Amino acid sequence: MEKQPRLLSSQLLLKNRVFEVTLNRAILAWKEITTKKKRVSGSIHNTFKVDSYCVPVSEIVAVRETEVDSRTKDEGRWQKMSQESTEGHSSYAFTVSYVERGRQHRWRCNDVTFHCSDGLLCQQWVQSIREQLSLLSSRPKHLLVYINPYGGKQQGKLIYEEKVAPLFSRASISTDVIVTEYANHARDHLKVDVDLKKYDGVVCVGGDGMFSEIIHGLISRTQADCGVDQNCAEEKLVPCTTRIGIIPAGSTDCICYATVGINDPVTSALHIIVGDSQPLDVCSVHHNNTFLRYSVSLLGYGFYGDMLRDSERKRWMGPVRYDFSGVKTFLTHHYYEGTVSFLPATDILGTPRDKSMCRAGCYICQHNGQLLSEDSQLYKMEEDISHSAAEMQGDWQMIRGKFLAINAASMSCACPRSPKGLSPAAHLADGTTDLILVRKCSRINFLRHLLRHTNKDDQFDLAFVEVHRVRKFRFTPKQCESDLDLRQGGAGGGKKLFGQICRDHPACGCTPINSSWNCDGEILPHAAIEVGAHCQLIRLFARGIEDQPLFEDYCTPSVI
Ligand SMILES: Nc1ncnc2c1ncn2[C@@H]1O[C@H](COP(=O)(O)OP(=O)(O)OP(=O)(O)O)[C@@H](O)[C@H]1O
Ligand SMILES: CCCCCCCCCCCCC/C=C/[C@@H](O)[C@H](CO)NC(C)=O
Ligand SMILES: [Ca+2]
Repeated sequence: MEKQPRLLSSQLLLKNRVFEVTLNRAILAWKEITTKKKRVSGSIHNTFKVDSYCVPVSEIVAVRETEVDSRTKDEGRWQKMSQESTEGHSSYAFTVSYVERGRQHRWRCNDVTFHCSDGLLCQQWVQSIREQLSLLSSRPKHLLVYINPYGGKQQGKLIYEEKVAPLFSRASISTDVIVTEYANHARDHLKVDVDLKKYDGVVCVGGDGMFSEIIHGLISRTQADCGVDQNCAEEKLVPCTTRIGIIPAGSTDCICYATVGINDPVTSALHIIVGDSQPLDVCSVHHNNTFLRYSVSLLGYGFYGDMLRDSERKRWMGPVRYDFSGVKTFLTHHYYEGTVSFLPATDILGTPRDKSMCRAGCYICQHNGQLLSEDSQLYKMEEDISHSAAEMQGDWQMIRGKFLAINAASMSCACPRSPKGLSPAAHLADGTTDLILVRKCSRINFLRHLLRHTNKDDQFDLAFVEVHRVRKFRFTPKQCESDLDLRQGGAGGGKKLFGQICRDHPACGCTPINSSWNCDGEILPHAAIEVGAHCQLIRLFARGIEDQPLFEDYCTPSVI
């Protein structure tokens, strides 16, 4: 690594011990050198013990001058600090707040206070650190915050006020806060009313449903501003530039968990403050060439659709509604007939059966994202192309059958209930979704599959389960299949895939013959859908899940 020139270096006091403190553009470091006498074979030698720590400047939250009292309180008595340690050092100090890593991807804001020999030196330190922080251009300064007061355990407002707002204010981030008054308030506000240029990002305090509102507002707004018709399934969507932060306050909080590694408001607030950026794939869902919804986590038909429909009636229970409805849905053991056709993602790195997972700085996401953006440059040069080259080159595949579950996971969908997720090797930003087909099987076999979401065993290593990494897929319930045969003449055929029968037939999506699609926790009104993955359409204030350091390295500032 290139060595950075020193900007400042001084001897400062920290907890009554003298440290050599240095600052360069990348790192704030402090080390204590203590001399100890040690007897070696009769003679006395000096040995040096070095305690040294460092914090990347990019993980400093703030710096401030600190009021110091030369007397410290100890067991009710005011005691004078020892003459040796305070001499000339007691009155001037500054405090650096920085990110400290804990277990399981948890971040905390920790403080370290350095005492200086004079006021000028103290000011010089504060100013130098602030200058370095001001060079970090990816940090947000002004944020728009939406709070859903009814998500999860209805703690959104409290979580924001007690845990997040104080951190934002310490980091000098100003905010406009809106507590939503009704469902879709945030979505509609973002779609039309907000001057997005005023903000460096939008913060969502709530669960996956609230996050879904935010992305619908932002994506629709961006497409409208750029003249892109969302109803056309073949349109290339324009990426949103406004980053989104998620403060988890919902029931599943799967998007937060799968992009940060933990559902913890303080950790998420710190990722926002340091200005992280994580691109995310988004699937668009259409029915009969009409736009229905976007999805970033799970699109689930059968088990997850039925479970969601049942759980919506139990919202009063809070997050445990999913456990009740999960067991009930498992016991009903409904299967659904239909046809799944899909376009496999053939030209990319990675498969859904990989042992390695998407992690911070993921090479596969970078590589595949790059591949897609190069492809799209090529497509633009050929004027009369209406389908993507991948679709034209690729071979659609078709599977007709009876399914207990059809799940499309655009990310791992890891959450506290399933820490490795529905598709553990899925990528956040590779432009694909993992299509998981669980065919009709016995209850006990389905239970084996479900339980493998919660333990180390491979949920795909079962005869009745298959998984495909795809760019697009379509599902046609059995009632609409005659329509499919009539129009299609093949799996990848006609554009009017879900025609007359589907639109007008009351059986489609309306009777218990069909399940419903669970789209990131919202029920879709149609069973017949067409889905396409859009690579890196949005960005979060996150960095993906970091690789866990060894236990000894847990205490940041890191010990050098
Ligand atoms: N003020 C409000 N009143 C009623 N509903 C709201 C309000 N604000 C937002 N909503 C809706 O509440 C629904 C659920 O919110 P949210 O996603 O925050 O919590 P959750 O469903 O408990 O969590 P998860 O989605 O993680 O399972 C969302 O679909 C959102 O549209
Ligand atoms: C009978 C035993 C059942 C055990 C089931 C364990 C598996 C749980 C896995 C949950 C994965 C949830 C994926 C995330 C989906 C979210 O989009 C959505 C909205 O928050 N949440 C749900 C629960 O649908
Ligand atoms: Ca993906």
